Amino acid sequence: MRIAEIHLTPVAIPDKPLLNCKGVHQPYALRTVIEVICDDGTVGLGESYGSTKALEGLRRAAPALIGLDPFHLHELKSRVITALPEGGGINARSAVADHKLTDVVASAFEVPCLDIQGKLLGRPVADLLGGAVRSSVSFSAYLFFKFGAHVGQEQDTWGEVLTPEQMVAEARVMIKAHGFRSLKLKGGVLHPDLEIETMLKLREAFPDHPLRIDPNGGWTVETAIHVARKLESVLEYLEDPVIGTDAMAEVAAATSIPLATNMIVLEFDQIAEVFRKRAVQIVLSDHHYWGGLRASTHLGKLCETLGLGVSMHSNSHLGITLAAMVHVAAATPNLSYDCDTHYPWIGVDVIEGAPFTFSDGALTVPDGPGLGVTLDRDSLAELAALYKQADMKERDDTAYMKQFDPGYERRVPRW
Ligand SMILES: O=C([O-])C(=O)C[C@H](O)[C@@H](O)C(=O)[O-]
Repeated sequence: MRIAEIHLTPVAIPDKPLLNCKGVHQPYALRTVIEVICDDGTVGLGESYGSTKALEGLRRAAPALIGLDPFHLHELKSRVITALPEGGGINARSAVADHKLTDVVASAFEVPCLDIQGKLLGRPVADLLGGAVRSSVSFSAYLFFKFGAHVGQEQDTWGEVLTPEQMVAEARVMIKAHGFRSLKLKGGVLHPDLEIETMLKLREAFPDHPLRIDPNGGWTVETAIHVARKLESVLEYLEDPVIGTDAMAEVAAATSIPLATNMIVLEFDQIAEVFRKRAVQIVLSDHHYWGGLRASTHLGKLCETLGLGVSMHSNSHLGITLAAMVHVAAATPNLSYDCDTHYPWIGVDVIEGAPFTFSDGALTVPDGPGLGVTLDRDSLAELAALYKQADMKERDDTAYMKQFDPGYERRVPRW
């Protein structure tokens, strides 16, 4: 059995004007839906980034995978590396962190191959990763400050969230709708003292929910230490308060709050240094750039060996990615915290049937063959048409922010 065809469909997913330290989410998040079809008709699904460089890489590597046995995942990786000899990263505008193109592309095609393997064997993908050690996977509510509306559009149902009180209200809506049991705030947006106040108000309103804040490296070391001191007994972890291993190590030395990252550890060869320098206590995995689902379980094992915690990062995504995240999280024995997901902010999907529904903030691990999701072709066509119409082909939160505030500049660190 061999891979006979590969279809790549870039899609644009309507998104909300969510704020981060780089700016604001544009009206659409870009993704690529991947279909790998074998000569016996078995189809494997995957989902990856939709930015120009990622899409180009996927398009250039796809022909090299025709004829590949979908069980030969080492061969998949080496064919991807041969097809993309210049390597490089995927982010056209990355100032601080980038993801290796070859890992992104190999991962994008590994997931559909695992989906195919699962379908052939009649086993869920989690079984191919060592088996599920939990029947459901818990996620945290991903809280964002936000504008009430996109440029030229009407206010969305969430409305404006720019104060600590409005953030508590947002958290209430998230918890009521999905039952989340932990809360993550995307920080680096307001003055740090206002974000401290927000965390304290969240603590007061939700005394039993573990809390975390992630300013995406938007703080100076001094600011990060100030915030950590004020939130010492409040946070379960502090995510990427600053950029750079030495800066993270300085903050880590000044607080008892564990530091998590998805910005300074993006590849296996970065782990030794952060471990030696005690810069990070929790690594947030993400199969899209760690090299796939199997590589993510290897990361879990490595973290276990080093005594580091492990959990999962997310970016705006659809249900195919969510299914993959659930399978790999289920098969990561030492997953130490609730995973991130942007899914509740995205009201559409390309999977058939009902969208994923969280119960008490968790998703049941699918037990059918493969990933357990199938494509809804009408929805795929709709989102593909949106991609074609959209005048954006690259994520640029800073450029879009300038439409709200012409004087806005990207600063790293911001506060
Ligand atoms: O922790 C992170 O780096 C993220 O979650 C990346 C995302 O792009 C997030 O910053 C966002 O959606 O604005």
